[in-house]
Amino acid sequence: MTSRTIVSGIDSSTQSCKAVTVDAETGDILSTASAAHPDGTAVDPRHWWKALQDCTPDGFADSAALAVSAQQHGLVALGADNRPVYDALLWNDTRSAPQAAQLRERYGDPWWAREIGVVPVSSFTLTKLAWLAQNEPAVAAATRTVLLPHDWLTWQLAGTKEAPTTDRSDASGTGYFSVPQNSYRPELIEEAFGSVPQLPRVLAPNETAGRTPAGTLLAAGCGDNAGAALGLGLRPGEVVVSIGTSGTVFTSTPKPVEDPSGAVAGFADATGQNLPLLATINAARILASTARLLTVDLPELDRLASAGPVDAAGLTLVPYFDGERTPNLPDARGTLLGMSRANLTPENLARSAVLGLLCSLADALDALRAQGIAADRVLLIGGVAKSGSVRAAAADILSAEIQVPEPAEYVALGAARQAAWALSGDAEPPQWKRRIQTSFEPTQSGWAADVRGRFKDAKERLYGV
Ligand SMILES: Nc1ncnc2c1ncn2[C@@H]1O[C@H](COP(=O)(O)OP(=O)(O)O)[C@@H](O)[C@H]1O
Ligand SMILES: O=C(CO)[C@@H](O)[C@H](O)COP(=O)(O)O
Repeated sequence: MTSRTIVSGIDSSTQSCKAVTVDAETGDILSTASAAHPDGTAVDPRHWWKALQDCTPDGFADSAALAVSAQQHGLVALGADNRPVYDALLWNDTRSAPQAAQLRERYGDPWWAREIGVVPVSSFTLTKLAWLAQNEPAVAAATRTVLLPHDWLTWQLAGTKEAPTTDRSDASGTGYFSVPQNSYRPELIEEAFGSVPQLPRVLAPNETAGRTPAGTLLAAGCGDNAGAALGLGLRPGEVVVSIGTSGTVFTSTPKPVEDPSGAVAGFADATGQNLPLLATINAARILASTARLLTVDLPELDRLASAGPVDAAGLTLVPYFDGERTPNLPDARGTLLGMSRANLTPENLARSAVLGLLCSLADALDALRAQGIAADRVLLIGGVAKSGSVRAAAADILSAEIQVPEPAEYVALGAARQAAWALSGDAEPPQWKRRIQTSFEPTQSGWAADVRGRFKDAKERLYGV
């Protein structure tokens, strides 16, 4: 029997690190492991490195190649000794909202959308650099290198001997990389941070980033949503709704998307194309927080959410618990409306959390549709895609056919696919089969329109959006 080639993929996301080993020829997942990350919106990157090592104890001994995909935007600031000088401010940290507003005011949203591809919000790395310079000047002065989470982990895996690298998909989420021009814009860093630290070289999609000390080839790596697109083999025009720590709605387009409203981020993908994307700060944790309030576990929350009226009897949750990015309301908090003695039941509360989550994502999907993306069919992934109540309600609330791929760590699988691509030296990544587990069609009943109408009215009344 000819020995198969094994590749590894890492997803270092907000809440945990996931690692998969994969058959490089077929894309079959051979093993999956995970290790938790600390909670918080500012985290010492060394926790990510420990979690990665904890879920790969064999040190990739059997893998011919590996790649790291990770949460986007996080600011990893390194000193002259190449050690972190500050906890990494993550994508869901909103303290740099004032700096984002200053940067938008400085150039105007249409300029950002046209020249850079994204309009600054607190998630993006550039706004975090501006916050650091204004609020921690000594730390800013000690900063010599700025990396993203996937860059820093790839560099640790390479033994930090060679210069650090990144890829176009993750660079596109910084706010200082121009997607239309495919290059850094260092003058924006100079203006926001006061100096231009070392930045990682941007590798081509199938370029290698080096080798581990044991000789395993390292691919470029990518941002986590680009990793998911690679893992799914996303085709142009197909739309993904990913419900994990963040909620994301994205598609693949040949040309960059320019949205001066700032709602759609004109990111790049990990294949040389583009990945227009909207992200919400509040997603899986809406359900986890509601489960905690009801003192039940997630399976019981799922059961409760399916046991009562489909419309939660009018109970409406606007779930902006941690501030929100889509819409850009960094200081918002959650609000529950429509409570009565009759409808305030565990079933309706659980249902209102599911509906609030989906309505928030439906608003994002409508903003993507406004860019000319049809989005009649949606691929539903992420940890919450395992929820039966979310799956059953999604088709009506999102007004789309829902296809649920077989549950897998698609971000890590995408990283493994990139590793196999770099290993092959081919022009295109290997063709791995996508397996759909189930699908759901909209029921054409009117309940979802009423629920979305109540959600829109609540947002308008509470936040004027
Ligand atoms: N059956 C379920 N119902 C609701 N939420 C779930 C379920 N299974 C997992 N989750 C949630 O999915 C989240 C993890 O999803 P994942 O996509 O791995 O997140 P990340 O964005 O960190 O990669 C966890 O926060 C967990 O609460
Ligand atoms: O900010 C974004 C995308 O712009 C988020 O998607 C982060 O990349 C976090 O990803 P997860 O931890 O939810 O996978």
